Amino acid sequence: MFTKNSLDQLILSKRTVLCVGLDTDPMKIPPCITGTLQQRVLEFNQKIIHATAPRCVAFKINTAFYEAMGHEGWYILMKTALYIKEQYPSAFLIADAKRADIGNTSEKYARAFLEEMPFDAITASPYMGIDSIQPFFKEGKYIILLALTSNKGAMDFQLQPMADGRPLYQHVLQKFSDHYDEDKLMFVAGATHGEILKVIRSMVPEHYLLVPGVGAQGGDLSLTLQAGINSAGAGLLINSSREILYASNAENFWEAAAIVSEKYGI
Ligand SMILES: O=C(O)c1cc(=O)[nH]c(=O)n1[C@@H]1O[C@H](COP(=O)(O)O)[C@@H](O)[C@H]1O
Repeated sequence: MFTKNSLDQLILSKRTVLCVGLDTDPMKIPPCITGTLQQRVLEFNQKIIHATAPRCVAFKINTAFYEAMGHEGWYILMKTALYIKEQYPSAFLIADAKRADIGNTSEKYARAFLEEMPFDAITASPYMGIDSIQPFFKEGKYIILLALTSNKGAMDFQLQPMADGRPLYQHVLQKFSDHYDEDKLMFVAGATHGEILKVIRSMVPEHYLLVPGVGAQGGDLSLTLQAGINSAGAGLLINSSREILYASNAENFWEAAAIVSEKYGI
């Protein structure tokens, strides 16, 4: 079970804010790994996890990559999550599923990822409102809400001003942080919006920020660290997926992954 304080302690003791994104694409697994789909993906994931675990505080499994593998994908997802929990129980484990629906449906999503599967947190979209998020608040679990995403489409709605002149993402930050404290809720804030991260940090000084968009998407790491670290010297999980997973195609690919992971030390 994680709280803001225990996450702060984890980051300060490991001296890193890295969240390794396990967005595993079978087409990109190095050719030295052979076997069935299950064998290849599991071996690849285990080698990446083993190499990066000493250099990160969290793993984020993007469920889309596993759902795209068909029925075997759910088995591989579960096996990967269990492997992390068994081998590295101190790591914070995120299901990047981006869910949320009417209450009874959200309840099923919450059960799937936070009870049937051993995730500590799930990503969710705020669009359907507070009641769609409520079922995810299980004892000791985090919900990570999309506030300002890293993609260009953040301009389409999230950055658009509302009637009071403030952009939509600020309403999301305010409404949800008023309802849920920093031991239950985090926000996603992309690293691709430069100085806006400072505005987000000032609006939610206590809540954790999950920041994707560095590495393959080109966000500025030093600006992200400067803007996102909280008063305790933590408060931030910076996700990197492709940059780490596919750092090398060689037989010792996991060594290259470990080297890239070092960038996220604090
Ligand atoms: O919720 C997320 O994790 C997320 C939100 C966002 O705004 N942007 C974003 O890239 N992500 C996820 O973060 C990961 C980024 O992957 P890389 O660009 O390969 O580091 C992917 O799993 C994305 O789905």
